[in-house]
Amino acid sequence: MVDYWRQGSVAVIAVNNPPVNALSYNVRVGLYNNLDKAANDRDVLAVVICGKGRTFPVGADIHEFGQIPKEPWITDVGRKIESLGKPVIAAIHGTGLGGGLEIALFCHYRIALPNARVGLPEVLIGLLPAGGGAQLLPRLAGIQVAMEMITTGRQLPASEAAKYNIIDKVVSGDIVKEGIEFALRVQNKPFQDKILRYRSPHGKDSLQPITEAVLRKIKMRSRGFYAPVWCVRSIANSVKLPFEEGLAQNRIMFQQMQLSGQAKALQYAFFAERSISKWKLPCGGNFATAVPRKIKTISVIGAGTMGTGITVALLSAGFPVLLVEQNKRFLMKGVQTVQSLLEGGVKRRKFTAEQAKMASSSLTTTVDLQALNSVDLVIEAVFETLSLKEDIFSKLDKICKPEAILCSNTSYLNIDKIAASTRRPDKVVGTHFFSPAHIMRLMENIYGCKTSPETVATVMDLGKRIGKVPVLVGTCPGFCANRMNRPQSEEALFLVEEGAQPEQIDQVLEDFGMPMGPFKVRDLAGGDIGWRSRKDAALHLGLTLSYDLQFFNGERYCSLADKLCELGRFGQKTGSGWYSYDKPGSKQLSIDEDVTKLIQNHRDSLGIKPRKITTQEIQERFLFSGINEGFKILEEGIAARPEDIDIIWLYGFGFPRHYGGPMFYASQIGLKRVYDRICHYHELFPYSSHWMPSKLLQKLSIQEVPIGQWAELHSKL
Ligand SMILES: CCC/C=C/C(=O)SCCNC(=O)CCNC(=O)[C@H](O)C(C)(C)COP(=O)([O-])OP(=O)([O-])OC[C@H]1O[C@@H](n2cnc3c(N)ncnc32)[C@H](O)[C@@H]1OP(=O)([O-])[O-]
Repeated sequence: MVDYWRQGSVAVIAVNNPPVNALSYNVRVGLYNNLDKAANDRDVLAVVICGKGRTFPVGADIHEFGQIPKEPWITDVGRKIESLGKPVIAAIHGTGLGGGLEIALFCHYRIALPNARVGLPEVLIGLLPAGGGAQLLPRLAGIQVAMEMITTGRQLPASEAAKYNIIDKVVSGDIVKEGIEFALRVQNKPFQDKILRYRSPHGKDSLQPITEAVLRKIKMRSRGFYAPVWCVRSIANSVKLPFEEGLAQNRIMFQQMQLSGQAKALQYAFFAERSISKWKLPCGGNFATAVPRKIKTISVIGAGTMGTGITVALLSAGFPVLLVEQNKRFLMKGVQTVQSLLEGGVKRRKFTAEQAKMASSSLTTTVDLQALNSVDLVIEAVFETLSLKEDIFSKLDKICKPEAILCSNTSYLNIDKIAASTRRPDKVVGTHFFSPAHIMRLMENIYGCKTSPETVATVMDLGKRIGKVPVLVGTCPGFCANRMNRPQSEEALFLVEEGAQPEQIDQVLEDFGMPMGPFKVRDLAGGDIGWRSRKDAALHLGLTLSYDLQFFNGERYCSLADKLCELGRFGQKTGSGWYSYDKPGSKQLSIDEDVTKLIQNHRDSLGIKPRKITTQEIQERFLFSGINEGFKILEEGIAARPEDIDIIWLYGFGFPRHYGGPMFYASQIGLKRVYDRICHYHELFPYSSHWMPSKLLQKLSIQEVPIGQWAELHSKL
């Protein structure tokens, strides 16, 4: 796991633990013993530490967390380096992260390739840099830089790291060769002043104002995530305590954090995010055997909000796009939107003006579907009307080349029905983007019963290539994301009907960690879209929406959202919705007395006496109604694993990452408790079928098994 060789007077110690050279127990032993070997070899005058393969060590082995840590620890390897009596050079390529960077900081010198990156990302997995990072970095780069790097986990490119003295020299070429050359130059020079523990932290007199400013920033963005605060404390220890005592204190804090639910959730999310690319279809096809088709040209049908966002996502990843609309006026409007989104990307420094120009020049347009006869893949993003989509897909089937893949950006409709309108159901797939599609990273890909593994592999690969997080699910109304969100939106309305205020519900859920409460989300998305589909659904059933309606199609119904829409209050875009806004399009909101009155009148008209609704009830009814649906999604095999559901929620709805996602959150609360509360609400609200408890949840509530085994259990149901 650790290779050792000598080249003249230089010993090279190369960590060889693919794929990312994590510092597992055997690696630490290897490093420690090989440092001893170099120390005892009189002919060795300098040592280079590097990584084999794609990277320098990226940190501790996260799989080992939770076990009792065996010595030598990273700090023991560090002490060995410091006391070696010979200069030690860290030669960094790829990413030098966490414990990897900590070992480099114990070294006397650090060199790196220009495309290398360094960072202390422990905070992102709920921890602090206890392997010396929080003590050493302030002594090298100063308190201010250490605070920024350690509390955000940001990775610095080599050039920026060199600006802060973290890297002594940026070199090009072969990193080991460069390391040896560097070692030969410093081997006979004094290096005691390079041992960071003997330095005092830069900017230590400004510790208090820096700390206060950082804590203010953390408070604004952390929403209940406490690892950044502990990171601040660990850096303060570098000023307040002698070096070894600071190390010991930070290690104690690290051990406490490791046991916390937040660290477990973040580490779960880390691996969950990596597991989603390992998809499997019920028919047997999977990520390992299916080969994606090569996609060079893509067409997007529909130049509305979704179509233009998807176009920008594709263009900015370097794909040429042929944008299609039904008439020139809509097309022109769409092109203007694409241009302004690209300009917005330049302003937000997502890409340079030059890149935006390149992207813009890769856009072509047409109002003629026939022009799609040579594209490799089509993404349809028109209105959510099944008949319209069926019509477009049957035309596409005739026009497009036989091997072209046809995708629908539907957020709700049955993929099998859309596929049935073509003679190539194996090449039809859902690619559900989230709004704004050029920013939101989730891409919910939906397979139908005939979608081929090759088609799935192609859209999963496309998602990655355009920087999205693609998650595969099966087809059902609303798929995974919207199906789980629906009961939550309904519960939010029912809670208002029963006595809560919209701003109270928003506040409770924002305090929980959601980026926005459900009523702010409704105002942002625009109430008219849901209103239209509710009216369509009613029409379809031969019913009409009426305002004293308390049941619709056998289910409890709340007409408050319809009443707002009837008044033209569609949300931000009309300047009023559940809140009122400074002006149409503004985000500046205030509570509106008219809405308060409307709610009161609504309750009066139905004879509902408002009651006090607690924070606990709001949290439970919002979160547990979605979680129950999540278990049904698992039970039906729509999602293969809880990890898929959780990643959808982390990236599609901004569910707080330090809870891991709704399914992991449920596992931490305890499934028995979640099940019991769902049964309680089912008893209270028998006319809301979303409270009917999931069978899988019931089973798991009796024999609690770890989340990693839920999928296995559901297959035996
Ligand atoms: C007192 C102790 C103090 C020290 C604390 C620490 O150091 S805390 C640690 C601080 N360090 C971090 O938090 C670094 C976390 N890692 C990363 O940020 C990224 O993985 C990356 C930038 C290193 C590579 O990105 P990329 O897109 O090129 O590749 P990828 O992301 O797909 O990963 C490839 C494979 O490697 C796996 N794997 C990765 N890291 C670890 C690990 N540490 N451990 C184990 N495994 C790890 C990953 O699961 C995947 O496995 P799979 O699915 O193929 O079986």
